[in-house]
Amino acid sequence: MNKASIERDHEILTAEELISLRNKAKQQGLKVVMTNGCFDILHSGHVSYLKEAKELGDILIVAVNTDASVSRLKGPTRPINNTQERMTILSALHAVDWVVPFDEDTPRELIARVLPDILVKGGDYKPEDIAGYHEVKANGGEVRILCFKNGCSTTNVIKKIKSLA
Ligand SMILES: Nc1ncnc2c1ncn2[C@@H]1O[C@H](COP(=O)(O)OP(=O)(O)OP(=O)(O)O)[C@@H](O)[C@H]1O
Ligand SMILES: O=P(O)(O)O[C@@H]1O[C@H]([C@H](O)CO)[C@@H](O)[C@H](O)[C@@H]1O
Repeated sequence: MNKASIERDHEILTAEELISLRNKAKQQGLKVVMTNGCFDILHSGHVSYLKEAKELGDILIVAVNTDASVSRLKGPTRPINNTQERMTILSALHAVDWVVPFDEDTPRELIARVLPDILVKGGDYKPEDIAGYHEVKANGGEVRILCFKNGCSTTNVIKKIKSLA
């Protein structure tokens, strides 16, 4: 196992670049873990679950909802941080290797192209409800739910700031 032989880590990639690197990782026998989300205002619940995710394999991919996708999912006042800002912050984390945006309501199609060895989400989800669950399982991959840090959410951060106003 030699992750260093895949040169581009801690990178923001297009879907096409990601697929190409994912294939190289497969040829090198590296275990690829993938997750996704809005990650609007990053908090310690995000950081601890991303760290746990990375420990499951060699490479961690984070697919990030674009601004239009976040607004459809979470409402017109969101996101607070735009796509580029959210991806920049995530890509700087030690645990995160490759970051990719997606514009759809769910990352199902992207996950079906990447076919990670392990697909993960935080403890606010049930495995069967996770987009890409069926595709990853059908390919022989695993779907895992990781620890949830109670009380940590972007919504709570926004509420706290509003209460100060
Ligand atoms: N407190 C937490 N502990 C562990 N994982 C979390 C926590 N909060 C969110 N996650 C995970 O982080 C990813 C991104 O979640 P998301 O951006 O929706 O966070 P959030 O804080 O719940 O946001 P919002 O309050 O806007 O709904 C998801 O995979 C989710 O399971
Ligand atoms: O940030 P969130 O709300 O955890 O992220 C969403 O996750 C959905 C998930 O994969 C459940 O199926 C996904 O469909 C949605 O696009 C967000 O990424």
